[in-house]
Amino acid sequence: MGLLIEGEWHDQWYDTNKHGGEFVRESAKLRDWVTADGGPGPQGQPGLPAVQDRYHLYVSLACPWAHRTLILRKLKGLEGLVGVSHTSPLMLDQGWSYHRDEGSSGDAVNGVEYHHRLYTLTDPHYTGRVTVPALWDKHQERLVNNESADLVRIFNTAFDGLTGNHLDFYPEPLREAIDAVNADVYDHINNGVYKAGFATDQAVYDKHVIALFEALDRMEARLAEQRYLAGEWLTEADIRLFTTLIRFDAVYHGHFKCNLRRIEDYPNLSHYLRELYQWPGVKETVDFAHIQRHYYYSHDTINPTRIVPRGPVLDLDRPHDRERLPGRGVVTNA
Ligand SMILES: N[C@@H](CCC(=O)N[C@@H](CS)C(=O)NCC(=O)O)C(=O)O
Repeated sequence: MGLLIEGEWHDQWYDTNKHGGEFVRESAKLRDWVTADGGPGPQGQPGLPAVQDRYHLYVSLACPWAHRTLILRKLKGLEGLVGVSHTSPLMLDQGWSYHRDEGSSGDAVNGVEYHHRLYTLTDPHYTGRVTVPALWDKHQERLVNNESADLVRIFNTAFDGLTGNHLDFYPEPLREAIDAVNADVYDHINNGVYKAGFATDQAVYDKHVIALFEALDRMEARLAEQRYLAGEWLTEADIRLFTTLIRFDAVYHGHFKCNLRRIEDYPNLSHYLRELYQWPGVKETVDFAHIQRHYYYSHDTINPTRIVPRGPVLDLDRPHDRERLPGRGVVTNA
């Protein structure tokens, strides 16, 4: 675990002392956009054209942020257009690696050994954290975006002309509702598990673990009334919550001490989790071996013995009851 400073790799853990025991996530820095015609992104970001086999996605199968992008890639039919390489689950003193003998696919495009090399190929003086997911442009030979929230939106629309897949996970009429629930889920759940798990101060941990379960309780109540987070349609808001829920009982409950309750203890969240897991294409993106090995082995400040637990035994294929609420699938823009 480390970061780049002026293009040099420094092996250091998150500095929670600077923030009174708090883990503070750094914002992603590479934010170019891909659009159908290469025009600018939705906030005027520099745009690059959506072209077959030009972009390559670098992920970890363990990472919840990368997982969002893998699900969109799958559900938007981009597997033949955007290649993917995955890291080893172990994130050690050189950060993420592409060592095949440790479970990586290897880097199919650049053949690098360590993920941080992709960042210094992009900018020899790069300063910042070296994260997955990240999208590589084979034409310009650089990373163009390393923010999963952006990549989800890019995959949602940019390649539609090439794939003919017009499923819309961020439909215009639902954007306000999606943005509002995303903000709550991001702060208190997606990032909330990390804020609790990486805290190095009891009061900081207490604060974040309580806020996390209050947010889960809010989602539980919402899902009692409606099938999906934004109503009757499945949207990116659901994908973004799913990647944290699927890791929860297996990792966050034990390793990050998010243990007031399990997802299994929530009637609505647990059935909702199973519906999404069983959604065609989704379970193929879930790799529990990578998930458990990554967290328990890589975070040796939290788990110094690096013992990876055998449980819990989860049966996510058993039936769910979500048909009791009206659901309309995913919006399609014809
Ligand atoms: N904002 C980023 C965060 C991605 C992120 O933090 N990924 C983790 C893996 S789950 C990572 O690569 N961490 C390495 C580090 O922070 O040094 C996104 O959503 O894309």
